[in-house]
Amino acid sequence: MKFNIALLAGDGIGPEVIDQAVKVSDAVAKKFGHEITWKPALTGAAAIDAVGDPYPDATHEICKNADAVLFGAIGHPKYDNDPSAPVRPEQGLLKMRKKLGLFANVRPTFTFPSLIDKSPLKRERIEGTDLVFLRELTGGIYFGEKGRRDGGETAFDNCVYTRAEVQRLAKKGFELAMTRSKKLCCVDKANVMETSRLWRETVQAMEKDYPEVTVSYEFVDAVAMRLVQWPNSYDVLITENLFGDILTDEASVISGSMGLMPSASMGADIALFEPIHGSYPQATGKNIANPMATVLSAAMMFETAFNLPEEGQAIRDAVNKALSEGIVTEDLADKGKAYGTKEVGDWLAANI
Ligand SMILES: NC(=O)c1ccc[n+]([C@@H]2O[C@H](COP(=O)([O-])OP(=O)(O)OC[C@H]3O[C@@H](n4cnc5c(N)ncnc54)[C@H](O)[C@@H]3O)[C@@H](O)[C@H]2O)c1
Ligand SMILES: CC(C)[C@H](C(=O)O)[C@@H](O)C(=O)O
Ligand SMILES: [Mg+2]
Repeated sequence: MKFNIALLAGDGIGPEVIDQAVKVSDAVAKKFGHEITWKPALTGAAAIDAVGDPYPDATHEICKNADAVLFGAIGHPKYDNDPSAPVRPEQGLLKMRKKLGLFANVRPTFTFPSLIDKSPLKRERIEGTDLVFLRELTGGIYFGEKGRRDGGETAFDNCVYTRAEVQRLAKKGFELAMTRSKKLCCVDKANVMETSRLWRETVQAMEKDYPEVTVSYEFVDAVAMRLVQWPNSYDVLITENLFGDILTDEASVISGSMGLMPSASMGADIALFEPIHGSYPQATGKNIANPMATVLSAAMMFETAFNLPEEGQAIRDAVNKALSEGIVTEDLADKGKAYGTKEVGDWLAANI
């Protein structure tokens, strides 16, 4: 098969981890007889520097016309440390998600047998964890009206959801639960927030369409606790944008590193694959960032966007082998035994 893939490397460690995912994807394509054409495009601070827009129209055209998008990370300290900057890299990410209609962000959390003892959490608590967050990605507080009043002394961010937005995300959650252990957790803050009450009421009304799925409704603060206490009690979790952002970074501790966490952002027409981590500015250019989150995002791309599970599995097998043989970057390595970003990528490509 032939694929056109939009390649948005972004900022910081983005280009370094993307290079490894490209190498590994090319090795998979070679092994299975596919042809990939990569279409690089600007995003983030790199795009602001080049053309003044973190998600330029030219990039959007490339994404819209691609079979899938592979995304690195955006963000730069010069913006993080200047809250008043009018144009910010993160606006590009949000604009891209909105314009491409990427409403469902699938963020799996699983443990790797060889890493169980790397987690600060006890083995018996995390062993067997295999859960998936479905994070709503184009609504909520990220996209509601925001601003200042009282001469700048008061700031506000509105959280807005429509029933239709909740329904389409929840539908994906129910469908995913049906393919797994038929357990769905709706994470909300319905004891306080009106948007959460709409979420709860909407999901409750959908239960009758999925009689085999057992649904639990839990408050986000309690989930934040139980997620590290008994993560293996969860299976599919659906949640709004901001709660999903926070809980999935927390969940990375279960796997062992942020550098391992992939995701798929699904829309009606196109899907984008991105690690959940950011541009990790402290590591930029040092060849120390873990490329596995991006490599595993490429595995999700083969499986989800191209419906090629064997190709995805070939990547997963290489990653598992690297982890068990200690071919890992410093976030997972024993002292003095770290490999570089590029060396891990080379090893994975050679072991496809
Ligand atoms: N999707 C995205 O592009 C995205 C996501 C989160 C943050 N950001 C942006 O990234 C910048 C930095 O934000 P931050 O420091 O809060 O988050 P970050 O995810 O970049 O880094 C947080 C910590 O996670 C660890 N980490 C992240 N990626 C890793 C990797 N590949 N290998 C090993 N360890 C890794 C490091 O310990 C790092 O200090 C900001 O500008 C932020 O806005 C972008
Ligand atoms: C950079 C930021 C806008 C983004 C988010 O909050 O969605 C990031 O944290 C993520 O998880 O992809
Ligand atoms: Mg985040």
